[in-house]
Amino acid sequence: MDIITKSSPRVVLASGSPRRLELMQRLGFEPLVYKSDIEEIPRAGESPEAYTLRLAREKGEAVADALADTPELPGWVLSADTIVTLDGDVLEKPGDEADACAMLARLSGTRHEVITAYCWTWRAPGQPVEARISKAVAVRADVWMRELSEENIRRYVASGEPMDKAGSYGIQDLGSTFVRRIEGSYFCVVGLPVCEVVETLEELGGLKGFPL
Ligand SMILES: Cc1cn([C@H]2C[C@H](O)[C@@H](COP(=O)(O)OP(=O)(O)OP(=O)(O)O)O2)c(=O)[nH]c1=O
Repeated sequence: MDIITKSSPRVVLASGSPRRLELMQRLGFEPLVYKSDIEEIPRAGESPEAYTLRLAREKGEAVADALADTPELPGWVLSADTIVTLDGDVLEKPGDEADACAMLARLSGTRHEVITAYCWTWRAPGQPVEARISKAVAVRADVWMRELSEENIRRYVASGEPMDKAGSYGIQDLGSTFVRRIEGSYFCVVGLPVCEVVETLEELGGLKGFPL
């Protein structure tokens, strides 16, 4: 059932992340969800921030292009990408449990950085791809993680929680017991910095008609 009426503005969420959907729903948006299948591979010499910005943009543009000229658009497409960085290395979602254990052992007792880039994309029906509008923004937060024992890591990985999360932890659930302090946006760490996301939509003139 399509719960969005023809007269209401639409947001398409180009993300398979249940956290991002829940955050948008909590704000009163009722996004249509389409997951992109963009490959997440850093390019040689690409900074962590440039990498997240590129992925956020590519995810949104892929979905906007796929939906162009379908009844799902026009509408603003929101996409995002979250990474953890430590000593210049990018930590993404773990490949398997051993990878998750290794990431958590590395993050134990550190101050590290989380970067979430998001992108708003607009593609009007019948318009060529060059007429597409997109704006990508990166938001950063520092996270201080307490020292983790091997037992902490083993039990946490056995819970399954780390497996779909950048850096192998989720600050919003069991992983909260590992985080002593953060500086910056909490929602950047969770994967969608809602203050900036809504601010950008407002700047783009796309907020009219939404509940905010
Ligand atoms: C650090 C951290 C990450 N995460 C999540 C947010 C993202 O969903 C995920 C990082 O992976 P992403 O590649 O950013 O997103 P995704 O694969 O979940 O979804 P999509 O690419 O379709 O948009 O890690 C948390 O939920 N909590 C945390 O504390």
